[in-house]
Amino acid sequence: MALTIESFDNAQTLTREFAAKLADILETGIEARGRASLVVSGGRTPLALFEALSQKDLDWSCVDITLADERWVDESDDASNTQLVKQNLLVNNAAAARFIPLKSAHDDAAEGVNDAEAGVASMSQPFDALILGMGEDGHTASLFPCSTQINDGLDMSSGKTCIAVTPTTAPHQRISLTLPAILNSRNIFLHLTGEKKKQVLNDALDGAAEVQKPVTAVVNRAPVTLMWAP
Ligand SMILES: O=C(O)C(O)[C@@H](O)[C@H](O)[C@H](O)COP(=O)(O)O
Repeated sequence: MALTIESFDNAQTLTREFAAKLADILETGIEARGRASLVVSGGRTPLALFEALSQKDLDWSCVDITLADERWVDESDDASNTQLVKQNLLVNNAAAARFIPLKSAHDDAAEGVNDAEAGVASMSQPFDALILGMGEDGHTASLFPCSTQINDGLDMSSGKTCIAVTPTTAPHQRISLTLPAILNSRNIFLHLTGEKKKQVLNDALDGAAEVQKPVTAVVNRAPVTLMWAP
């Protein structure tokens, strides 16, 4: 396990330093390969980071952005991660970035998996940076321990980049990047705030089964940087 921990005194400092680090990574990717790719998570934690990152002065027209997971709701629904990204990240300078949604017009997430995979395949990979959140049940992206699809999501030989997930402890059908797709990243960040989440992570890393605490499946297999503040 290679977990690098970057702790900050407060959320404001974390936001500032994290946004600067991501901007550097994206610039490096653009310089090296012409385009850069960024995968972000939904939830409440990244809101301030999105706002700070959106103001960074870089060639956003060369940046592709997608989500680590999406709830299968219309973009007009407040639960939509696409809405969250469009309102908070794809603004200011970052409005020039290309957004690749995981959600499509299909009724069910399962029917949308092929379209989501095609979108992801259009991005430069390995992803330059991928940011994960974590729930207090140890889920990351939408790899929920409660779901019947968890083994498929963690299957390193599935050949799939996206999976439909129906959590029983959270609302909405989801679509999630799979574990192999998540790991196909140059820089993986876990973005957490608060003592509670740090404790959940520490407990999970203390030998929990990966299907019970899916965040550990990522940390067990790749270098991950934890960006944390109280
Ligand atoms: O629900 C989503 O869309 C996610 O991407 C999910 O994995 C999220 O990152 C965690 O549930 C943490 O959510 P909070 O930041 O709201 O605590």
